[in-house]
Amino acid sequence: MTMPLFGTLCVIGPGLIGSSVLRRLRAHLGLVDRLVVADRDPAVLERIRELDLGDIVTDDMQKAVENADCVMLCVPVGAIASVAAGILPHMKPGAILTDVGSTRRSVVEALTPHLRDDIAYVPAHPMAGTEHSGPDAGFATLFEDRWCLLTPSGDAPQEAIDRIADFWRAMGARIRIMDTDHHDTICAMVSHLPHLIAFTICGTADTLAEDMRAEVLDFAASGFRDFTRIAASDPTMWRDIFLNNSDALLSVLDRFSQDAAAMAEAIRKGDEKTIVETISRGRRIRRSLIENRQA
Ligand SMILES: NC(=O)C1=CN([C@@H]2O[C@H](COP(=O)(O)OP(=O)(O)OC[C@H]3O[C@@H](n4cnc5c(N)ncnc54)[C@H](O)[C@@H]3O)[C@@H](O)[C@H]2O)C=CC1
Ligand SMILES: O=C(O)C(=O)Cc1ccc(O)cc1
Repeated sequence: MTMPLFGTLCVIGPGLIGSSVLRRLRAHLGLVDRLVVADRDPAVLERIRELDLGDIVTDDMQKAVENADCVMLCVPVGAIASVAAGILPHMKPGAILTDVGSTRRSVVEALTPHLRDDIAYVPAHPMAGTEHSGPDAGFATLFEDRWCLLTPSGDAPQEAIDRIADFWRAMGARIRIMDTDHHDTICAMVSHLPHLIAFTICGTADTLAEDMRAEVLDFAASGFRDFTRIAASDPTMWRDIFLNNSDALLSVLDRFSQDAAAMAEAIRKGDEKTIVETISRGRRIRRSLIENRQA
């Protein structure tokens, strides 16, 4: 019999990520003894009850956390610090606080003043998701073979870090531990900038003249369609990510703009060598991802 990782786990914000965690726990019995699920939205709570994803399902955040050995915040980045501030005084001594937020530095800065010495805070960001949100969007295999990036502070006890790492391994993920700023730069590059580009390119297509726009959509090839998938993501979540990772995002956006300008210049000058080199580089990256089974 497996030893449970946590007696009671409380998931706050059971949307795409939170409900995927809950589904996995329901599918792999024994990892957690009791699941407490909380959200501020009654419709979300109703769905969680219908899906039978929680043993206790409530809108009372303070009651939800009081017996929990681990509290996992799965709310949008902009809400993490305020939800943490509300629940921290009610958590039991020795419990672990974690979150799955897509950005780190500003969240940690806003949350740290509310932390207690007897609560370990171990943020963990699963690099897995889709463009869909809400409790119906989740699935138990979402995290399989995906990275989960842990960014514990220097004060976090090793035992709590190990627990959270074991938890995400049980979700099917691979673990990497890194510091906050490194996390934010990497995510700005591989996740936040691509989303910014996808939202923008769809906006650009949309502002074409009305007759052109119909054609843009009618004849959209798979490249444009791939952008529209990403661009279908949740506006609140992505507003929060952009505003909370603005330094790292603006910095990679600046580099991207310079590279795009260099490509424009190569096209203008008919510089075949630069054009081919740039395309070949992209191709190499795609191939190496496929070889590593990440695409
Ligand atoms: N969607 C994705 O692909 C990924 C998202 N993340 C991060 O995970 C977190 C959750 O994202 P999703 O599951 O996609 O979001 P979601 O929109 O599917 O679910 C968020 C849930 O939080 C609840 N909520 C919002 N504000 C709240 C508050 N103040 N108090 C209590 N509940 C509140 C909402 O009612 C909703 O049920 C975000 O921080 C996001 O950055 C991390 C990896 C991937
Ligand atoms: O749907 C996609 O393409 C994603 O990139 C999902 C995603 C969104 C946010 C994250 O912090 C991590 C992964």
